[in-house]
Amino acid sequence: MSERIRVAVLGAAGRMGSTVVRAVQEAPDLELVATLDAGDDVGALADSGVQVAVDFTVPSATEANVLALVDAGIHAVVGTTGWTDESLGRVRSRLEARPGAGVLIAPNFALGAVLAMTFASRAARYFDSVEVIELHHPDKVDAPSGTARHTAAGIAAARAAAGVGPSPDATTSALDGARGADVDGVRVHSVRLRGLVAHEEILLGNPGEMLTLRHDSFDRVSFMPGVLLGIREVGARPGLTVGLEHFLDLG
Ligand SMILES: NC(=O)C1=CN([C@@H]2O[C@H](COP(=O)(O)OP(=O)(O)OC[C@H]3O[C@@H](n4cnc5c(N)ncnc54)[C@H](O)[C@@H]3O)[C@@H](O)[C@H]2O)C=CC1
Ligand SMILES: O=C(O)C1=N[C@H](C(=O)O)C[C@H](O)C1
Repeated sequence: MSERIRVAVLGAAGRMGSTVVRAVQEAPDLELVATLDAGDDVGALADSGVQVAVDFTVPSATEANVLALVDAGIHAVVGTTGWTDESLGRVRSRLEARPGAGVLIAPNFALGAVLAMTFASRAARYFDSVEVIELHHPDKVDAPSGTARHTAAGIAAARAAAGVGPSPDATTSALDGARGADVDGVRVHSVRLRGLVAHEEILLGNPGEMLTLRHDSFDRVSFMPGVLLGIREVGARPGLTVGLEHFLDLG
């Protein structure tokens, strides 16, 4: 067998990080060499021989982690949400000094969620109306979810490219928040409910019909095949990639 990929996990004590630790330990081609959580120094990984680091931390920490990993010449697979065009731009700039380094930032590693987002952007041009509902556990700190933002951005881009206008909406009077958040012109509604893990519905409406695309993650193991794919592939894809769909052959 060829040499195992040496992996570090950041946020290893968290819900996702601890699940990633188990998945890496169980993968015969991967070797878990470091686990970090809040207070640990990412820069210390520079001389550890770590080849790929996985980040499932918090939106306020992930950019600094990724910049430190790039500086250390370590490829990064990032699931943490909260990225903006500006923070992504800073990662791109930092990568210019490290042309061989790969960074994958994916708002959702569940294959079904990636497919739902892809189908939604393909369908969006054929419907008058589209809205997104995301539903999560109440311990989540950010809203809307990174997945819903990515979904809405993809839908908006597809509709703009096809010359489709905004969804019709006659609302002239509403309580704050009643119509959800506006993400690139697409309404996104966030539910937080004990018992849930991670769920999303994309509603597409036309006169007399509705198409509903729904994805449910019932368990965090649903994200692991995508995370493992990212770990195995990121070293061969230098630069910044946003979205796991770019690592899949979706035609
Ligand atoms: N892309 C995807 O498929 C998924 C993404 N997520 C995202 O992953 C992130 C983490 O989610 P959870 O695991 O549920 O959160 P969590 O709160 O259970 O875990 C976060 C962990 O990061 C640690 N941490 C905080 N600051 C840190 C730092 N500077 N360095 C290292 N560790 C630090 C915390 O102590 C905690 O153990 C969130 O942004 C969430 O939205 C969650 C599920 C799937
Ligand atoms: O916090 C979570 O749990 C999740 N976060 C990601 C997001 O914000 O989209 C991915 C998934 O929805 C679970």
